[in-house]
Amino acid sequence: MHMCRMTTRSLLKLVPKCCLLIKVRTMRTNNHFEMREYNLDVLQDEEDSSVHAQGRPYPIYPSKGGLKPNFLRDMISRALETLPVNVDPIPKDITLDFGLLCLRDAYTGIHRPKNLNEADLARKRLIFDEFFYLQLGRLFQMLEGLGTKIEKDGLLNKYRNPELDAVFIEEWSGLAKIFLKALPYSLTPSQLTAISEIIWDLKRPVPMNRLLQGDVGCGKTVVAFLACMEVIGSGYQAAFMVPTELLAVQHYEHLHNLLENMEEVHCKPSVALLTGSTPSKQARLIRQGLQTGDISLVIGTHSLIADSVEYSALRIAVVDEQHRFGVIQRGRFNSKLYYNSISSKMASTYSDDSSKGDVYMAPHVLAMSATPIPRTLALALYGDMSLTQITDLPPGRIPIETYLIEGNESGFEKVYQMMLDELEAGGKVYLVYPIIEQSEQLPQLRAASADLESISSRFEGYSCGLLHGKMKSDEKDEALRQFRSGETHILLSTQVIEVGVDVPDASMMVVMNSERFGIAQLHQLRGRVGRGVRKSKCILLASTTSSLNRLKVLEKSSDGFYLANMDLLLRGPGDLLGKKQSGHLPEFPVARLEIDGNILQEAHLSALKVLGDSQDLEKFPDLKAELSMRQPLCLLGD
Ligand SMILES: Nc1ncnc2c1ncn2[C@@H]1O[C@H](COP(=O)(O)OP(=O)(O)OP(=O)(O)O)[C@@H](O)[C@H]1O
Repeated sequence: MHMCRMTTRSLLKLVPKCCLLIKVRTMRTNNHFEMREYNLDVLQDEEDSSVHAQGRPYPIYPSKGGLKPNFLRDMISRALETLPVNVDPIPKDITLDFGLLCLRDAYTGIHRPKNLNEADLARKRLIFDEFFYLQLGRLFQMLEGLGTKIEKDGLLNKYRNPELDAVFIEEWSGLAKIFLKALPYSLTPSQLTAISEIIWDLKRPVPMNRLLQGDVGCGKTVVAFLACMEVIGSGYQAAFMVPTELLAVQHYEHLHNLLENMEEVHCKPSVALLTGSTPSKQARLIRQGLQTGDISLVIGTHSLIADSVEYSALRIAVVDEQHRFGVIQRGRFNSKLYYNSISSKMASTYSDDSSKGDVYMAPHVLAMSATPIPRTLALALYGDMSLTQITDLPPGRIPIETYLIEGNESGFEKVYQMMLDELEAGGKVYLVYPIIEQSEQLPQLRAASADLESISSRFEGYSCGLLHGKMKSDEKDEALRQFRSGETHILLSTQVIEVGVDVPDASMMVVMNSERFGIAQLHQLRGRVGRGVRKSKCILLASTTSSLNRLKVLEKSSDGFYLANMDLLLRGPGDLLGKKQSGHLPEFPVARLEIDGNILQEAHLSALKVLGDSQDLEKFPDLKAELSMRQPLCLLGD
C-alpha cells in the first residue's frame, strides 16, 4: 500500500512492489489529518512491465463517467505509438532557447516518464504551451489592430523592453509642467518614473494600452491627472472613467482643489463631471462641450462611453478600477476616434501605404488597478497591456497598527473601548460589515443597517452615518460628505468603501466578521485609513478561531504586493481576484499560476520573438493552425 499527500507531482507514483495503489489527498485540520479524497487503482497484470515497470513513475488517470483508468491507459498508449515525430508547431529555436522538450517527447514524458525529472520537464512543456498560445493570441490580435508596420514594430519593441523609455520633465507639455509645479507635494520617485513612462507612450503614434498598478494610497490618481494634463496641453481631450458616482465626485473635487493651486489662470483646463445623476439639461450641455472641444476633461461613470457622448479629440481615456468594467466597456473608448496629425505625418513618412494620409486614432488607454496583483497574474489577465507599477508610498505615512481580535463578548468590549478612546482623541472611525441586513441563513454575521441603532446608542454624543451599495447615489454622496466634514464621527459601511474612498483624517477602521474577506481585500479596506497625519489603527474582528491564523499575516505586513502573493498561494487566483475579475482569467488545465509564473514569462518572451520574426505568422503555418484551434476568436479578428 502506498500513501502520500497529493501534490501536482503525486499524480505520478513510483510503482511499488505490491499491486494496489491508493492515492490520498489529506487536509491538515488543527493537529490531525483528514482524508478528503482517495482513489484505488488496482494493477491487474503485475507482469505487464511495458506499462508499469518497477521503479518508474506511474500515471494515475481519473476514472470518470465509466471510463476506467486501465482503458484510458491503453488508449493513450496506442495514441502515443501513432504520434508522428514531427508533431511540434513551435519553432525549434524557441524550444532550444528555453530548454523545452519537443512536443512528442513531452507527451511521452507525461504518460510514460522514465523518472520524475522527465515527468517534470514534460509538465513544463505542456504548461508552456498553455501560456504561449494565450500570449501569442493576444499579441497577434493587438498587432492586427494597428495600421502601419512602424506601429507594429514599435509595439513589439515596447513589449520587449518594457522599462526602457521615459520622457524627462523638460519635454512634458507646458500644462503638465505647471500642474506638477502647483502640486502641494513632490512626486515620489516611482510616481515620477510612472508618469515619465506614460508620457513617452502618449507622445507616440501608437495607442497606449497600459495598466498602472500600485499599493493602496500610493498616489495613482495624481499620476493619471498628470497624464490627462499632458494631452490637454497638446490640444486634445481626456476622459476619466470610474466605477461609482462616489468616486467620480471625489476625483472631480480633488482635481478642482489641485487646479485652484495653479497660479496661471489662463491655462486652467475646463473640467466637467458626468454621471447617471447629472440633471439632463446639464448633461446635454456637457455633451455639447465635449463635442465642440470646449470641455477638455470629463470625469464620470460609464456614462462617458455612451453612444450619445461624442468627443472632438479624445486622446486619453483613464479607466480607474478597471477590473470593475468589462472588456467590452473598456473597449468602447476605442470607437471614439480622433484625428491625429502627428500620427498622420509619421505614417506618411514611414508607411508603405501612401493612402494613409489622414489618421484617425483610437485614444490611449490608461487602466488603473488599486488591487496589487502579482506580476504573473497581471500577465495572464492583461497580457495585452504594458505594466507600470508604483512601488513606493508618499513620504511621512505613519504605518497603520493592525490588531486581530477574536469576536467574542470580551473582544467586542475591548474594541468598543478602543473606539471610544479614538473618538475622544478626535479621530473618526469606519465600521465595516460584510452584509447590509441581518440574514437568517447567516445569523453569525453582523449587518450594517441592523447595527446602526445599537452603535448610535452605545456611542452617545458621537453621531453615526450609514453607507452601503443599496442606497441612492445622492444618499451615498451625502453620507460620505458628512463623514468627511466631521458631521458624523462613525461611518457604518459595507465594502463599498473598499476602493478609492479618500478621507485623510479617518483614523480607525474596525472590520466585523473579517474572516469573510480575502487578505488582499482586507488590505484594500485597511488602506482607507492611515492616509493623513494621525496614527491609524485597523482592528480585524474574527468570529472563527480557525481564521485567526490566515489573517495573522495582515498584522505583520502592510505590503500589498507581498499580501497579494500570499493570497495567491493560500487561496489561488480565483479567490484573490474575486468573482468578477477572475471571470476574465483564462482556464489553464495543467498550469497553476501561483507556482508557474516563470514559465509564463518565458512564454510571453517567446510569443514576442515569434511575432518579431513574422507579424502575420505566415512564416509559421503550423503555429498559425494550432493558434486558430486553441484561440479561434483571435484569428477571426473578434
Ligand atoms: N507624492 C505624494 N506626496 C504626498 N501625498 C501624496 C503624494 N501623492 C499622492 N498623495 C496623496 O495621497 C493620497 C492618496 O492618493 P490617491 O488617492 O491617488 O491614492 P491611490 O493610489 O489612488 O490609492 P487608492 O487606490 O487607495 O485610492 C491622496 O490624499 C493624495 O493627495
